[in-house]
Amino acid sequence: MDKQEAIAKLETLREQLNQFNYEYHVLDKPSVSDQEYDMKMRELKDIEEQYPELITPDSPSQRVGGEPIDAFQKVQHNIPMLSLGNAFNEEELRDFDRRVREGTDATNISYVCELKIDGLAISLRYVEGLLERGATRGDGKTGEDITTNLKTIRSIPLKIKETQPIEVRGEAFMPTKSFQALNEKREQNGEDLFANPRNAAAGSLRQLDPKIAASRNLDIFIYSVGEWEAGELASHSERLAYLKELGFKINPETKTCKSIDEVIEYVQYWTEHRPDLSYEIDGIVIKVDQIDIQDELGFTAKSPRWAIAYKFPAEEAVTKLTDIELS
Ligand SMILES: NC(=O)c1cnc(OC2CCCC2)nc1N
Repeated sequence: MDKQEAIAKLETLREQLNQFNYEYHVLDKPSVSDQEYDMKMRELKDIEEQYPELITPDSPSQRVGGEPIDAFQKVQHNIPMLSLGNAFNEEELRDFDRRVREGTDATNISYVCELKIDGLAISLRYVEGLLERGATRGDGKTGEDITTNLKTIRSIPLKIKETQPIEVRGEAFMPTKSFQALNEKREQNGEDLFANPRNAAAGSLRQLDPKIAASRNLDIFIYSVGEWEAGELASHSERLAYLKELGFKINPETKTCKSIDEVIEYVQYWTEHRPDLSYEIDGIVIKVDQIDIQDELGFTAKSPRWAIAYKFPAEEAVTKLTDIELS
């Protein structure tokens, strides 16, 4: 194959493979068999081997990087990644709603409810549509550049159609079944076990060798926008819809509620149905939907006034207590 043919063929293969990857890992609706995917990937890698100068950063062959790095670089978050205030019961949720209403003259206030994924907060920055940097939250202002490891998460697009610089944020996590399988294998190998999926995900993303991270079956749900010059969408729910359109994985249980009563119904539902999920959550995040009201409410020193995390009772503590009582 001559170089011109290789350029055209690679472009087609990249688009096809990235689409197949999106269908499988984001939509959970593959349109081709694993064999067909593997065949096309082999075809792409063979051409890239013949013409390495034709390899692009968004090529699916670039997901699992080359050699391990020797350390993670520190990165600054231009917009701090904030923590959330907590509510532990219905009354504290109603107090939150009251504080929101006292903080604005607006009367039409809706809330977006999101499952609080129990993983680690991540920032992804795209420049001219290409994934340029992935970082941990760190202390909210300074995180670590773990781009090579985050590229191994198949539900993270390597290229998006938004050409303006945009930073998105989400929670990287390890599905429960992957966590159980990983600990089973570690037990067989006489290695220390991870205490929970959050630690397993954090430990996997702290590996200097991207091949290890790639083997850990990590996933991510995107839940907000950080830096985005072009961002003028008026509500959080519209922003999530746009992120979904860009190809990001948005949690399907996310729901816009018209009142705090509806929020409480959502909280009660997921308190009961939490065990049905294929990943761990430690609560529900509730955010004012209207961006102008978010801006009016602003932030405390470390948290937004327009969001709160309802936390489930810590079950492991309860389990231990029960064990003691029963023994
Ligand atoms: N763990 C989660 O699932 C989660 C964490 N954080 C946020 O929101 C940030 C951005 C605005 C305030 C905190 N949303 C979430 N769903």
